[in-house]
Amino acid sequence: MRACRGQSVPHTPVWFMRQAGRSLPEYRKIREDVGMLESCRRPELVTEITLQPVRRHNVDAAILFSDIVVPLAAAGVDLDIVAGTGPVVAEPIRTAGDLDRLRPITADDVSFVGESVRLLVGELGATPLIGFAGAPFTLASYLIEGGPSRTYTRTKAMMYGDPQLWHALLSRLAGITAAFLRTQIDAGVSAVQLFDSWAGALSEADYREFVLPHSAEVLGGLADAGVPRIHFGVGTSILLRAMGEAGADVVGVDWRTPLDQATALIGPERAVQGNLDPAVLFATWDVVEREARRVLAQGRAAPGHVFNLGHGVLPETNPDMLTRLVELVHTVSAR
Ligand SMILES: O=C(O)CCc1c2[nH]c(c1CC(=O)O)Cc1[nH]c(c(CC(=O)O)c1CCC(=O)O)Cc1[nH]c(c(CC(=O)O)c1CCC(=O)O)Cc1[nH]c(c(CCC(=O)O)c1CC(=O)O)C2
Repeated sequence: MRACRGQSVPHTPVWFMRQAGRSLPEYRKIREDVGMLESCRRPELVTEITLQPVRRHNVDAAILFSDIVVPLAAAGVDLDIVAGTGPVVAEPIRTAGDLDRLRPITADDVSFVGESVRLLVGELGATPLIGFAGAPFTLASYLIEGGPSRTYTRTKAMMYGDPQLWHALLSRLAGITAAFLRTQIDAGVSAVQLFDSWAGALSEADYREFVLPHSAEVLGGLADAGVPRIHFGVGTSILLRAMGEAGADVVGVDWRTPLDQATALIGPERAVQGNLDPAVLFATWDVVEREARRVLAQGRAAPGHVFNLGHGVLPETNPDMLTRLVELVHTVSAR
């Protein structure tokens, strides 16, 4: 967590988005007979799954095994996570009348998450636990499209065509997201990450008008909580300056923008996280080592650097490559 605040560290800390999950045989075994959303609601299972990559890779942080759509289900949305597809929403939100299907959530609605965090904090000892939530735009895109999208045509049709409904929807999502993160913070996570995975679908002007105020509402509302806030998106090269204004302590960068260029856009008050291309882990080790050393060298331009991939671990990744990568980052960055 010191790196998140730009404080000196013995080595660059490293963890991986999606470190728990399909790349691990032990995950696939434990998930054989339980659905994804169900697994997120069982604290014993969440604890075991979250610990698997920490034991195997010796990463410097754990990330809570959950999903960005968990708070939407708690808010009353009829959705499922379909393997090979992703989140699928039975009745997409398209009109003002549909908004009523999205209720505010209380800590009780997601009490299983608080229980998971408390169990994990007990098991993890000195290893910090990172909590997370999806950002309003990314959640809105699933709710409006009804599932994953490449074009976001229905999302943008509402954004341009009915700004009043758009801002009402994102404001409600900001409230749900803030409550979900607050539950995790109150239960003891050491940091939180806000995932705006699909913000890269927007121009900077549209991001600033339609998205930034709502992400800033979430991040600003947690300023008093005393834990570092990480804000991440994909395809965000032209959005980094604006994302840096949303109120996070750290900005997660995808693999397309070198970290020395990214920090120039994000500004000297914030640390950076990332940003090895997850696909590099499918190349030979000499390529992984070369690219990891480049990321570490470029990360030194920022006031603080947390090593990560530029997006989540890909399901077919060889887990041994991740274990070797952690060791390399620790060795190369040792001060
Ligand atoms: O089939 C399974 O076993 C469940 C797959 C799985 C899901 N959430 C999961 C896991 C564990 C894992 O990644 O292996 C578990 C999951 N989802 C997420 C996280 C946080 C993180 O990325 O570290 C985590 C926890 C990872 C960890 O604890 O290490 C967050 C998440 N879910 C989602 C998104 C947005 C997005 O990626 O579309 C995002 C934002 C992160 C990102 O951009 O990668 C939505 C989502 N949830 C899910 C999927 C995969 C559906 C499929 O292709 O089968 C998808 C869509 C997708 O990844 O394309 C389900």
